[in-house]
Amino acid sequence: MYVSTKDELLNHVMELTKNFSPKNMDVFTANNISEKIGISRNLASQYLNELVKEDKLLKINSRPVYFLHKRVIDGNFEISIDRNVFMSMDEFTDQLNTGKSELKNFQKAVGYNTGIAYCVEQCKAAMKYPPNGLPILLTGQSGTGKSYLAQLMYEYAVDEGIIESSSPFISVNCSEYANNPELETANLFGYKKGAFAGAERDHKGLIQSADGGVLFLDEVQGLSPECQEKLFLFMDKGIYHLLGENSVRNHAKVKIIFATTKDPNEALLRTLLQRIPIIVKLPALDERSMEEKEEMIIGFFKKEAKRIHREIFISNKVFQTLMNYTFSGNIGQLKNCICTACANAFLHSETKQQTLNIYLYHLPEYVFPSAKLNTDLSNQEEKYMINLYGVTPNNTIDKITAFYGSVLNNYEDYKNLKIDFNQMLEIQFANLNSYYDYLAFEKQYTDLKIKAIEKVMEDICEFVADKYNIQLLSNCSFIMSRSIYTQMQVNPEIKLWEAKRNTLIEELAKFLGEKLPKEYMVAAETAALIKQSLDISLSSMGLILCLLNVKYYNAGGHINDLEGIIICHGYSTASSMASAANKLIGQHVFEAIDMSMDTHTGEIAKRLKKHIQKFNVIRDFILLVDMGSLEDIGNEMSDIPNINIGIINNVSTRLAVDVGYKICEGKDMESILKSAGENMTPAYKMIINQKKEEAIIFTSETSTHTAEKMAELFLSSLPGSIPIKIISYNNFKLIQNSGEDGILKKYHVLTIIGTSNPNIQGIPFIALEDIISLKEIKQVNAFLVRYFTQEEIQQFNRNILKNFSLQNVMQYLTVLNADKLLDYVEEVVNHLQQLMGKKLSGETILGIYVHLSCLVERLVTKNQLETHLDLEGFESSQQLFIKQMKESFSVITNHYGVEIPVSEIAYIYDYIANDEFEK
Ligand SMILES: Nc1ncnc2c1ncn2[C@@H]1O[C@H](COP(=O)(O)OP(=O)(O)OP(=O)(O)O)[C@@H](O)[C@H]1O
Repeated sequence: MYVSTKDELLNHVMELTKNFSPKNMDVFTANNISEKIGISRNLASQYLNELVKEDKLLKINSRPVYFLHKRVIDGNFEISIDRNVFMSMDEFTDQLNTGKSELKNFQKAVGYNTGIAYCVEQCKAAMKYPPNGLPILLTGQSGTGKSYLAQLMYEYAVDEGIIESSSPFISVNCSEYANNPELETANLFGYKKGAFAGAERDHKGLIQSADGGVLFLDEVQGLSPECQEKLFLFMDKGIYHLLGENSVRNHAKVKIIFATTKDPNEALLRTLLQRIPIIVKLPALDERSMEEKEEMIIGFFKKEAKRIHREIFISNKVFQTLMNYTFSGNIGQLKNCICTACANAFLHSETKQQTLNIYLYHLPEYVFPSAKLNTDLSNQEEKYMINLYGVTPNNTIDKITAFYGSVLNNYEDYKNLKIDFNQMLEIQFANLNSYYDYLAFEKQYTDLKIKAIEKVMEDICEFVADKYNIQLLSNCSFIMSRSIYTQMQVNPEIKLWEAKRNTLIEELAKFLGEKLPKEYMVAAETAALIKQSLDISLSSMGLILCLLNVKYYNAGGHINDLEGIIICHGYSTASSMASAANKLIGQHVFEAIDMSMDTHTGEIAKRLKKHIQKFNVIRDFILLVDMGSLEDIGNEMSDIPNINIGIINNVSTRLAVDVGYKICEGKDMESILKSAGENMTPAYKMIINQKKEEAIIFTSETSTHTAEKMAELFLSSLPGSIPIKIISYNNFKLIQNSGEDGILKKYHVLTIIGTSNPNIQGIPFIALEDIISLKEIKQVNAFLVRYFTQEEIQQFNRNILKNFSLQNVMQYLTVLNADKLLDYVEEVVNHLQQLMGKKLSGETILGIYVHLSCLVERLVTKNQLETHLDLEGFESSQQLFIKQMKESFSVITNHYGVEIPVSEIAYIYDYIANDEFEK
């Protein structure tokens, strides 16, 4: 084969670069290279500079000038250098250091902050949990990364200083011992000389070898029952015996990671399984997003490129085939497949070649049938060959920062007078749209959490839209939840990015707040609701997005910037008037403040101020009060700057409706006050008698996600589709808003099914355990007879029995070991009943079972959610119950090391109080 001088020169530099060392740079000068190739220095210089332009070589403009092979440097340092010329050696080494990927522990795993983020979180919890971590079981099909994750958990523990860097990581494949329990016990626990035939000397076991470190027991289903029993004794007390020496207790501190490809209930003895609080299920490769699959394919090819010191190109066809093939052996098989392809290609390539092309026929045979017919013959070879380093991975963090960056750049252009405010907004909207295209079409979401967030966001958007008379179309909540979720996935990185630009971001937020005060007000309230409902704090950048979103969807539209507040004496006079007015207007215009008869104006003013400051936004108010004396409130409020308050006396529902309509029309405060006394005819008719869609609501006090799971189980039990909407909904909201909740206005709710009764008048409630026991299934059947035959209804009941077993429901509710958790929870509830000297109803007990189980999980994974409104009052008035609850909970405290917070005790107290109330 003919090799040109220029190619020869390139080959030579490539070989030299493979042994690159900054201490030995002389070999990379044009002089040296020309001598070695045997051409003039001038010609060598010309070729070298051409190769720099062609992106093949790097040039360092030091004295003398050096030339290096770009791809070899990229491969060796695992970086992707994006330029070819450096001004000095320092600049070049800086690039090597900064560009070098310093991936630590879990960051090495593809999807660590996306598809397997929750798994990684649980793995971290298992390593970090004081005092000695928690045992963990990794499950998942073969090749999903269980061993890999175990290794990374060990690295994490070392990096975090949880264990010494010299601590051991011992990995055992338990299936090796199948059928030989004695050998297995001996190997695991060690033995004394003479313990069995052939035991010629003392032998230390794997537990001792792993002391201070990590023991990874892979294929744990291969462990004999005897050995499993010994193991859980060790897990309980940290004590074990050598085989043949039962009297001596040995101690070891070992973090144990179990793994199995089997169903945990089949793989392990119940007793052992009960001692493993964290069970992690790794997703199959097909459940990973396309982005992650792409990252894996490119990453595995890069590894091969590094191994063989060649630049690898893969045909587009190879890439597409790998993307589309279902690898039953998951990531492991994909990796092997790539390795085989490279080996096949390598075998048939020239030794001197610096590149390696991978074509379809290099792939193993089993992948072939998945290749698709391609009738497009216009492709030229270079077009369909993919350069690994040319592929920019579809990186979430890059996408977000690129978008955020463009928002900030755009603002700077405005500051530098390059564009005016309207142009700035237009560009921001265009940015917003292309980012949304990415979120909606390009990014794949495999995690179920996104659905839970979407559901809550729908409610929030509906509430805010209602309140401010604005449009937040359903795709707005869809896109916002994706935006929030995507940010959560890369939270640490995005926080860092934002922190570096904090001043500019804050400046932009303030600027937009001044320019678009109404949109800012809506965004701030949305952010407050997101915090309250999802416990997610939007960053300033998140707030800016939200604000732009509101502006985008409501460009030119009117936003209510007046808030109506009705204040009346009486237990619920103001609330009922406000809710009636809101209902008639069809929007949430009025808030209400109920006052007991003897409340004085000072106190009312205090509550008003609290309300105003709640969302930290400035809005003008119209107060509708019931007595002349309340008109003085205005004087008490004079210390709140920038707020105008209008007060109307002698409020009635009719007056409120009139004022409310005017607020919605965007009338100014003065004209509203003026016309307040006039005669008005509110448009009652169009709002009443609306034909509403029928719905069944699922609700749970634990989380919307849980309610959604129940709704899913219910839906999957139905023998066919029905025109009744099955909705999962926030229980706390239902209780708080009672019959006035938006969802009840929107739908004709047939029944509410859930773990606790929100006590909505006129709507029957069916407790979850009555579904589980089929006790109240007749009520549900009554709604279905319109749509199903008797036979289908019987089938439905059989499905319910199967799908809603307590076990099954629990599996959905918690990631901890459900059986074990239930045992403990049962103990807690029994103990509590004894201490209180009361017997709770089956319904309450079941509710507490479900609630406590979820609580333990949240506490273990540090995901506290609930809050109780009046904690101080509760703490002082219910000391006895708090003590009793803590005492009964101690069994869980001892086992999982978690304390029950007072807010949770308050919740259970309310729950039990409801139980008594009902009887
Ligand atoms: N998230 C990941 N990112 C990159 N590579 C991964 C990832 N997960 C697994 N791998 C790679 O896939 C291969 C298979 O993983 P691993 O051996 O850990 O799977 P496994 O679940 O333990 O399989 P088995 O059950 O068959 O033992 C390993 O080479 C590992 O490096």
